[in-house]
Amino acid sequence: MPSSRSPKDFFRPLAVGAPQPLREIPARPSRAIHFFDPSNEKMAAKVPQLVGTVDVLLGNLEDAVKADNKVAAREGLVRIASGTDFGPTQLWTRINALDSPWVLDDLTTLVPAIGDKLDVVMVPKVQGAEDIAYVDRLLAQLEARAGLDRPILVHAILETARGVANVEEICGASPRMQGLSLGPADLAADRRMKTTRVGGGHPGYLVREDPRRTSDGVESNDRATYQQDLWHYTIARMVDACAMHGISPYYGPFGDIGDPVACEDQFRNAFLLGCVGAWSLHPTQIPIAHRVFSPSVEDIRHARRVVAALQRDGGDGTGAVMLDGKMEDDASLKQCLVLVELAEQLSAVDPELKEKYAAIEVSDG
Ligand SMILES: CC(=O)SCCNC(=O)CCNC(=O)[C@H](O)C(C)(C)COP(=O)(O)OP(=O)(O)OC[C@H]1O[C@@H](n2cnc3c(N)ncnc32)[C@H](O)[C@@H]1OP(=O)(O)O
Ligand SMILES: CC(=O)C(=O)O
Ligand SMILES: [Mg+2]
Repeated sequence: MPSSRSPKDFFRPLAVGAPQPLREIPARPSRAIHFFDPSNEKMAAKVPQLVGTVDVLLGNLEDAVKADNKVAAREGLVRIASGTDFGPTQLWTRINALDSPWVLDDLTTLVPAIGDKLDVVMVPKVQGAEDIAYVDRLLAQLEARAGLDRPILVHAILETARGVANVEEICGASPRMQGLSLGPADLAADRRMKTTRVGGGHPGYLVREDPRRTSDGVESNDRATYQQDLWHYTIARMVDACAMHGISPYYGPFGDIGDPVACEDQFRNAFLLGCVGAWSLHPTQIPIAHRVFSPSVEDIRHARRVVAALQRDGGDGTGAVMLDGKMEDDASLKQCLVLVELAEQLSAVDPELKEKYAAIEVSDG
């Protein structure tokens, strides 16, 4: 609960006539947040055919859209959203930064025009709870004026040192908070990190094996090195802050479109640490994110076996059992339920996965 609002006011609408804030953020699958530039005609033309193939389509208005194209991007998004039936696919937008000359027009144009279709507004370069409070109040006023009946949710990008320092208060700043994404490019610049890539690792960030001495006492130069994950600390902080506030963490962009293997590895690290999805900048990254952020058939089989073992013969999930030589108990049951519940959510939107998960046979023992 943020300190700036008393608990009794936290779930009150911030404008007369605005929709009631949600008490719980719905866990809708969002394995890939696919970015498109609505001012780019070729990309925009691809949007209708992407509907149903990706969990989230995001009309980007901020960085990567030329300054001269900001108005065209905003108008393009209104046109695309108005003319497209998004079916099961969510529609998000990334607005311009709060100190930019474009953001006010972004919000005052988009909410009245397509607020009924927008699920989430992504806010870049969020520094603290005050940034979320500003967007929160403005959205409430615009929703009230537009007569919307459900609140538009807010997603913050973690891409400044101050934002990372304030990550817990950002997550708890509003009942609209849906999630956080890592912004590795701006964050690296703001921290004065010496990297030049958009996400991913760096070959210089490594640990080296200790020197080994051969039997005649000579030191071997053959020492293995292991590249480390530059983003581990930030993602871990983000995951904890999100879990504490019941919202979702996401890995952000992986800029090396031509390296799908490293992209998949980076996404998988984030998945294993607790993230629910990542950004896709190019159509080739959508299947990578969908694959990584969907638990494998093997993991679901194992998870269901653990659940079955602990609930066998009317068991209530407490106590300990042995399965394949390993101890399973109340805590491992909870871990397995995370995967089982995720499989159920994904089955509701992905018929192929539904079939795969449904075909899993769980053997006894
Ligand atoms: C740090 C950050 O803020 S990250 C977030 C901001 N960045 C972005 O949003 C970048 C989004 N992506 C892009 O701009 C582009 O994908 C680029 C610039 C990276 C590469 O674009 P291109 O050089 O055109 O890629 P490529 O030639 O492989 O594209 C193949 C086709 O896919 C289309 N395409 C490329 N990216 C996308 C996309 N994100 N969505 C839809 N279609 C796309 C191209 O228009 C092209 O269409 P065509 O076959 O009709 O000619
Ligand atoms: C994601 C983003 O905006 C960044 O890395 O800067
Ligand atoms: Mg950025």
